[in-house]
Amino acid sequence: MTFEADTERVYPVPDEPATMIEATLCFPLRDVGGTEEVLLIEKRRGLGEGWYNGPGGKLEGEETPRECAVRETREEVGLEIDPADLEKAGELEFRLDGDRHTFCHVFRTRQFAGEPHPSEEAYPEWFAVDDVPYDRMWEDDRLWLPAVLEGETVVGEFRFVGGKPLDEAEFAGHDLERDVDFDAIGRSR
Ligand SMILES: COc1nc(N)nc2c1ncn2[C@H]1C[C@H](O)[C@@H](COP(=O)(O)OP(=O)(O)OP(=O)(O)O)O1
Repeated sequence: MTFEADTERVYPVPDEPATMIEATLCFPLRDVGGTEEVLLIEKRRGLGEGWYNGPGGKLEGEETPRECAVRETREEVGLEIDPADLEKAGELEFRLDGDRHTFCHVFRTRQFAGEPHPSEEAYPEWFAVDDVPYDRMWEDDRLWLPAVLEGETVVGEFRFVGGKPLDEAEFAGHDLERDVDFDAIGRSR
C-alpha cells in the first residue's frame, strides 16, 4: 500500500455533522479497437453543473452504494448494470471547511447493457482514458481518477474551504491511499 499527502491530515473531527451526504460514482469502461474508453457525463443540473463526472448521485432510502450506482447510471444515461458486475474502485471523502460533506463510493464496470442516451440530468460522452477532460472536472478528479481508470483502488480525503456550495469552494489539500483491498476490509458493498 502506498500513501501520499500534500498536507498534514486534519481528521478525525470529534463533532461530525449528521448531514453528511453519501453518494456514488460509476465509470463504465469499454475497448474500442484497442483504445480504452470511459463514459463520462456532462452534468446538466445540481452540484457540479456544467462539469464532467461519472454517472452517480446520492443514496436514497435503504439502498446500498452498489444499488445506488446502478439506479443512478440507469436514470442518468440509460445503461443497465447488474450490481454484481460493479467493481469497487474507491472511497472518497470530501470535506468542506473541516466538516465531512460527502462520502462517495466509486465503482467501475465493463459489463453493461444498452447505449447511453442523454437525460434531464446528464449528457453522456465516451472519452479515451488518456484524453479525459480534467480541465472541465472537479479539481480533485485528476488526483484519483487516473488510478481508478488504470484498474487501481483508492481511498482519499479531499479538503475544500471558503464557501458553500461545495462546487464554489476552493480546493485546499488531500490525502490519498492506493492499492486498497476493499474485500479484505469488508467494504466492497
Ligand atoms: C468534491 O469533489 C467531487 N468530485 C467528484 N468527482 N464528484 C463529486 C464531488 N463532490 C460530489 N461529487 C459527486 C457525487 C455525486 O455523484 C454527484 C452529485 O450528485 P447529485 O447531488 O447531483 O445527486 P443526485 O442524487 O443525482 O441529485 P438529484 O437530487 O438532483 O437527483 O457529484
